[in-house]
Amino acid sequence: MFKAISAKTAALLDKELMSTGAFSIDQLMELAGQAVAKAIYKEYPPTDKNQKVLVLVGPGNNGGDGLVCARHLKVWNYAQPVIYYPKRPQNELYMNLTKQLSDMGVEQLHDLGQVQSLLKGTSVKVIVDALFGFSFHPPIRDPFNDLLKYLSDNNAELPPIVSVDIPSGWDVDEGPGECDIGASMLVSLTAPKPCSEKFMAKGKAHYLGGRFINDDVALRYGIEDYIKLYKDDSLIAKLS
Ligand SMILES: NC(=O)C1=CN([C@@H]2O[C@H](COP(=O)(O)OP(=O)(O)OC[C@H]3O[C@@H](n4cnc5c(N)ncnc54)[C@H](O)[C@@H]3O)[C@@H](O)[C@H]2O)[C@H](O)CC1
Ligand SMILES: [K+]
Repeated sequence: MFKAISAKTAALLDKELMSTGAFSIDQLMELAGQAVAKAIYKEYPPTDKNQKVLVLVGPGNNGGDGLVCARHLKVWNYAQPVIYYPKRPQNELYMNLTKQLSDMGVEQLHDLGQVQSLLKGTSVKVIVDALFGFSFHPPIRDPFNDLLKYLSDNNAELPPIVSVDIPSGWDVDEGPGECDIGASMLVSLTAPKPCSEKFMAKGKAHYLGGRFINDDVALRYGIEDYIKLYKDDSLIAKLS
């Protein structure tokens, strides 16, 4: 039987890790974002470091995972990350992650028109969807509705989309909603969310990442079988 943790349980687990678990958000985000970068490297091996990876960054921690992922891909010379980060909360962690990218010369786009122009060319190898994770609640609000609608309407012509934790626009527990960006790959963090069962039914690539919970926590949340899927020192496991 497919096992998942609901949006509510995922938020509880996150809270536990960062309170009684004594983790900081920076630590968890680093491992989560690095796992996403690893999964991209494995599923879409590098070909030309001058190609681009467009990272769409949302306003919460899912966006933070995207910023971390962009940094690792740049350090590994995988390709040239380009970020589109339309709503930037004044949060020290996100500001630091953005500064790290600026210092590496990572290009930033400022409006949807620039995103569309970039995607009209052939330079983008992969799009990373780090817009929303387990705290998304429909309906989609500005400034993300036009972006998600554009991705949904043009999916057939776009490079593969890799979604971080959930395909943005999908309800975390129910699946496809007003928009379906047609992601080609999903990286579930800690454990899959209920909507990923509908993603897997499409036969697309699905990875697990965010290898930071101990056996006791895994048992209590009923996700111990996922933890066993990581081989040796691997940071990701392929689920399908
Ligand atoms: N334990 C783990 O697995 C970890 C996962 N991480 C990642 O964190 C996200 C969850 O992060 P959170 O900050 O709670 O929320 P989101 O990023 O999903 O989004 C919140 C953000 O989005 C806005 N928002 C919500 N709904 C809408 C809407 N309909 N329209 C527009 N905007 C919306 C909301 O206002 C907030 O600003 C998880 O999925 C993982 O990716 C951590 O990095 C590490 C631990
Ligand atoms: K996402």
